[in-house]
Amino acid sequence: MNSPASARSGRKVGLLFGSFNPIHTGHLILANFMATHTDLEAVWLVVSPQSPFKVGKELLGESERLDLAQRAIAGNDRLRVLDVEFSLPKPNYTITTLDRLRAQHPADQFVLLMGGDNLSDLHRWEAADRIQAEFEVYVYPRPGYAAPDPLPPSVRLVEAPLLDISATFLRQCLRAGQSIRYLVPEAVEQRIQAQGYYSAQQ
Ligand SMILES: Nc1ncnc2c1ncn2[C@@H]1O[C@H](COP(=O)(O)OP(=O)(O)OP(=O)(O)O)[C@@H](O)[C@H]1O
Ligand SMILES: O=C(O)c1ccc[n+]([C@@H]2O[C@H](COP(=O)([O-])O)[C@@H](O)[C@H]2O)c1
Repeated sequence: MNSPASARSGRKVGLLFGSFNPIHTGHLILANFMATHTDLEAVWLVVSPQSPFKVGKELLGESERLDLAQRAIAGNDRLRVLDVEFSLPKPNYTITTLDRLRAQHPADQFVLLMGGDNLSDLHRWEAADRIQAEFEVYVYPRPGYAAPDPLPPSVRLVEAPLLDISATFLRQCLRAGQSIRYLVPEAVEQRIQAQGYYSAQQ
């Protein structure tokens, strides 16, 4: 039987799950804000090789997405990038990863970070009831998505500053040969340009 979150004594760590195809400044602002303006000690970015909701969608290779994410957070000791899902079955169901992380870090308390857009879809996730019963969720508003009222008991609303960009928009820019300067960290932009990732020629 899993002990409730409140019985764990270790660090309180936020988990930001994503395809990170590619990682961008929106992800980084959010992750850093959560790691520095809430009771979380750190935020771990979990790179998903294959989101169940993005099967068949255009995806850069998982190792390349992981590498870009690592370059993006370099030097920030509150953030970490995890490849824990690389060795788990695909598509990547978050509950499977949460069980694995809890087994690997039994003292730590994990909190899911998600945008209001993902929260409104959470009922469609594998074992959604168990996720909400066993984990706290910190939700931040996304444009166009209203928080449920009342909030479920395990959900806390965090008014994080947001940058209204998406990986979809970045991929469109790159395909069109348009600049992505400042929308991703410089090291990420340089790597993407050097490798020709997401370009029309690739
Ligand atoms: N600009 C942003 N600000 C804050 N959170 C974001 C932003 N963009 C995405 N997220 C959140 O980050 C997590 C991972 O997102 P994901 O990797 O799917 O990025 P995305 O930009 O939404 O990608 P895509 O456009 O390809 O769907 C999700 O919880 C998503 O809600
Ligand atoms: O567990 C699920 O059923 C589930 C369903 C949809 C999405 N997720 C996870 O949520 C994260 C963001 O998904 P997406 O599709 O917005 O990139 C990613 O890590 C997915 O693996 C998880």
